[in-house]
Amino acid sequence: MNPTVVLSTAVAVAAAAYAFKPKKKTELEAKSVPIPEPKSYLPLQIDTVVSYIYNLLRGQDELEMLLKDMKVHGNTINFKGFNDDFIVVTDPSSIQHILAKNQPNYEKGPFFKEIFHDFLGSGIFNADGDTWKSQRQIARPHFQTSEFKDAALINKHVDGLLVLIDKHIATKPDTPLEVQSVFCRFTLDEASEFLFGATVDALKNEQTEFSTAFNYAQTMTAWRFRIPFWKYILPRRRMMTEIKKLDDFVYKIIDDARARQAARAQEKKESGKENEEEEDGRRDTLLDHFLSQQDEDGFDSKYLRDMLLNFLLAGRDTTASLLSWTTWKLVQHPKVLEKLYQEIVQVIGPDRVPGYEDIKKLKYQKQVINEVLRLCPPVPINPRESVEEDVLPNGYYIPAGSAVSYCAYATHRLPELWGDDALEFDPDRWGPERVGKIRPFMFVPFHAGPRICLGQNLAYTTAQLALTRLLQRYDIKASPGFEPHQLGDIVMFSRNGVEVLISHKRPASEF
Ligand code: HEM
Repeated sequence: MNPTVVLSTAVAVAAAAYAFKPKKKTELEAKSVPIPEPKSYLPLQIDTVVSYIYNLLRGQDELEMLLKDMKVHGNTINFKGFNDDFIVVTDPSSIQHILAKNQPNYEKGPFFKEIFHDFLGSGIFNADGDTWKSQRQIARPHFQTSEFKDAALINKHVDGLLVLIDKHIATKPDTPLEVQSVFCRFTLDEASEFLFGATVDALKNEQTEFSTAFNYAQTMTAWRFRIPFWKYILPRRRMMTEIKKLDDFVYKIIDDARARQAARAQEKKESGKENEEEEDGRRDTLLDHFLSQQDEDGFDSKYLRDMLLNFLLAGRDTTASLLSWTTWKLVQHPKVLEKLYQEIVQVIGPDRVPGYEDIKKLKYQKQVINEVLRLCPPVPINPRESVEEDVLPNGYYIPAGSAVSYCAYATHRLPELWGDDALEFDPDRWGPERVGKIRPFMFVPFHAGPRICLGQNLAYTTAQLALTRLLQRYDIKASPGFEPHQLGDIVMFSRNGVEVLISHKRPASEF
């Protein structure tokens, strides 16, 4: 007999025997309820895995596929694949359990870390335990200082955004503008200056080497999540070439910051002011902050590289996604857009550049942003890995070593939490009369518990400043026939961007 046939038959029989071998239940498992699983007909759930990948390749949205499955199986599902557990939870008490009450049991874990390792190394986003804790402790004060309350840095990049849009109106007045890519360029410039003090200048140059490499690394990382055995299927050489470009850029910034710091220390020594506080009014970046916190061993450059790229990833696309979906929701809801514009005119005026204190007074704008974060959470689904076996508050059993994700996209749409109008865009649900009904862990766009987003306040400030100035200056309308197609990636973008018609409210000379 053909040896290939013999070998394949043997592998198939062994796989089937493994798949069907009864496993002894643990005591905890015996006492708890198994999580519902979509039915599979082949060993190792091969049919489920193949149909999932097939649907993805046909352009179906994973998040909407999940909502369909939830209608059949309920709000907690175990998508088995090759006998591994891929559990998705959506009820607030399970989310609270995973992110807060029993948080140490739900780590990023080896599965997540291996996927992200090439790109993010051991940075905060990709670390557990002490490695995570020390980075968070060092970074936290930087996000609590007045750094971003000084709106000048953000406003400087909003200026760049307005220049780009003005140019579009001047050169292609009746052509829709694809704003998602423009917002990505804006947030890349802003975040890079905030984090390392050097802007990538993405608003001025559509394709910088850095932004192209960053986009590639991020897209390929997202595919690693989807493709089983990605290590053997997805190309790694190009990935490493692009990552090398990121490294070259970031290592140069680190070297410059070290040199700057050494020069300042020398200057102080020479002037006899070694123990005096900095009084030169310059803005410290996150990188300066890390360099000033180091002990005598110092941080090596790889540690700092990982830290910077992690913060850039955490901050750039999330805020761009929020701004893009906000623009889309506003053009779909002209009455909300008009109400928001009137608030801006009353509180700030038709053309005054707002500061941090001004935008805190824009209550309706905050409601609009929260409603966008509810229906279009930039991080729609977020995976963890269980260390030990566990039982969720609803009685469902979690095996040790399972992938356990909470899905903000689904939780934010549950009618039992948000009412029969859960799918409707209605910023008034955040108004004083109704906001009391929103309970903790029902609204989790920024995560929750010990790993809650460090950049939440920076994100609101950036989005509010940008939105205020955009609406002061431009009329924005839906582009006829355009429909965005959402993409359930690491960050939820629209696969075909967000196109709108945009024109000046008044002649540009009047601004
Ligand atoms: C609308 C904008 C944003 C959203 C929706 C958002 C959402 C999130 C979410 C869901 C997480 C949890 C990720 C995980 O643990 O897997 C997170 C973590 C984090 N975010 Fe944000 N984020 C936003 C903006 C920012 C910005 C602007 C920064 C800073 C530049 C930032 C910095 C971080 C950091 C450092 C973490 C990791 C925290 C930790 O693990 O301890 N985020 N964010």
